[in-house]
Amino acid sequence: MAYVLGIDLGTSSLKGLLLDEQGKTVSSAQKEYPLIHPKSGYSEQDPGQWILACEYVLDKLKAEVADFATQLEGISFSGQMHSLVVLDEENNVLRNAILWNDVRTTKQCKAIMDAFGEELLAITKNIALEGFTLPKILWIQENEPEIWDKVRHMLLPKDYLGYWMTGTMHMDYSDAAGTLLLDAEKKEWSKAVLEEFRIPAAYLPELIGSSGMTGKLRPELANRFGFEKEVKIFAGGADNACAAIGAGIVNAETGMASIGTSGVFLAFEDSAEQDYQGKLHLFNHTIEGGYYSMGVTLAAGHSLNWFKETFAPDSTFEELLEGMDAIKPGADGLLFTPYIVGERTPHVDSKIRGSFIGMDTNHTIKHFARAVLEGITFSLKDSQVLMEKVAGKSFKRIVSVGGGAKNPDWLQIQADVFDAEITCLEAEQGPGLGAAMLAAVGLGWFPTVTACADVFVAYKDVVRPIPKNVAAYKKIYALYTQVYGATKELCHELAKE
Ligand SMILES: Nc1ncnc2c1ncn2[C@@H]1O[C@H](COP(=O)(O)OP(=O)(O)O)[C@@H](O)[C@H]1O
Ligand SMILES: O=C(CO)[C@@H](O)[C@H](O)COP(=O)(O)O
Repeated sequence: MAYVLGIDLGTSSLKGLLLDEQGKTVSSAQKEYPLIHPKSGYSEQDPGQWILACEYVLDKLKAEVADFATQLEGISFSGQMHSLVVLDEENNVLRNAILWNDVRTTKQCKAIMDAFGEELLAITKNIALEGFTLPKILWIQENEPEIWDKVRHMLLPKDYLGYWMTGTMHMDYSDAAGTLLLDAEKKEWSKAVLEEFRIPAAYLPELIGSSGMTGKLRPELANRFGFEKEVKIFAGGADNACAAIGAGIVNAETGMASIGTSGVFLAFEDSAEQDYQGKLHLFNHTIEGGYYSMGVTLAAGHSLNWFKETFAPDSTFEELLEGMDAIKPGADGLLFTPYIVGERTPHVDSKIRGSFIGMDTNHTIKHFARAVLEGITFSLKDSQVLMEKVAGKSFKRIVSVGGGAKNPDWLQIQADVFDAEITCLEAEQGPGLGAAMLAAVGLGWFPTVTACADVFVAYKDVVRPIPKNVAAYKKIYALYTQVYGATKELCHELAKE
């Protein structure tokens, strides 16, 4: 039986998901790596760590699956979006990658919008936000001119891994869309944007479809891992686009809630015509001609991680979240906003910070944990509401993916807050599954991503909304939406201290 490998280069770890031709999981492996925060609001990673993690995952799969080295035919990627990797003329990494959740570029975003805002929105379908790649490029131009002078190539994380595997540099349209350098409808690097911001087109890689082949595994690596057949490498896609195909979101009827380090509420779009005026992101999909819209909570799983590491460092997630169902919706009057690293949707604000509102002497750590789960979910609800209001969408069913889908009580909270049926994937890893699907399509196992989804995507457990909880959350969500306005000035003042 032939295999495909989907590699998800996430923010907290690199995960490999090995599937057979029927889309059945053969094995999986994972390796964590650290985030580097040199200053408040800065978030970086060493690209060398991604390579080490990938080597670890390949070694582990080889050790665990007897015919891995003889049966693997193709590899593709799902990658954290927007994060900038810069290389010199010898293709060496010049500095740590500046990540999607780094918010140092508020000044550059303002300058971009003042000079070029409307045209940028018309060309790229998005406005300048701190997380996107273009402001990071401008930040390097302004603050590290000695680095900028040496830059000759710019890649996104999964494309750097692809370069390591093949020796060729490519970027697929779904990830290119998150750079703010792509003309979304023409599917080419925008000359107007590049000229406006003095970015040489030669620094950018060749654009390619997500299931396009970028090369073969380099002979040194094939020998190192003992692969006997030629292993073909396919471009892959942005992690949220991959999660969407892995979740079977290949048409407009179903939404996706992804809770990884970030949180994403996502919907399929047939065209780039839906005008969200930059309030939501609109990106090219991994499916030929398709698009998707989404809103992003910067610290979704990251908020829960922070809470666990700070207040219950010796507990596992399972221990911390045990007994959540014993606490009523609303955590007995405790509200949490997950703005601990600033926010993106619906409040573009790098200086806002999180809060717990309504602390009471009777609250225990379990109330706080429930409030964190609820606050993260409310924040994703904000994007759902935008899609419903602006585009008239209505979601009866939502596929929940990412680490947040592991906890049954959180799935019930999602069903009740979104007021929709929640379902999860058999495969657990949405982005890795999507990446493996792109390799399967690239290898010609299926004619289209949709045909592959019919075979590879399987769901488990439907969680239905409970009417009395839905009613309770309607009231609490209305209060939640007021916390941003009520705490904004305070947070901005505190940020000056
Ligand atoms: N058992 C669990 N229950 C609830 N949440 C979990 C659990 N395990 C992990 N998580 C959450 O999932 C997040 C990681 O999700 P993942 O999809 O792996 O992220 P990424 O792709 O960003 O690396 C963690 O930050 C954590 O908050
Ligand atoms: O910035 C975005 C999307 O615009 C993030 O969703 C990143 O793509 C990182 O994803 P995770 O590692 O949290 O899955």
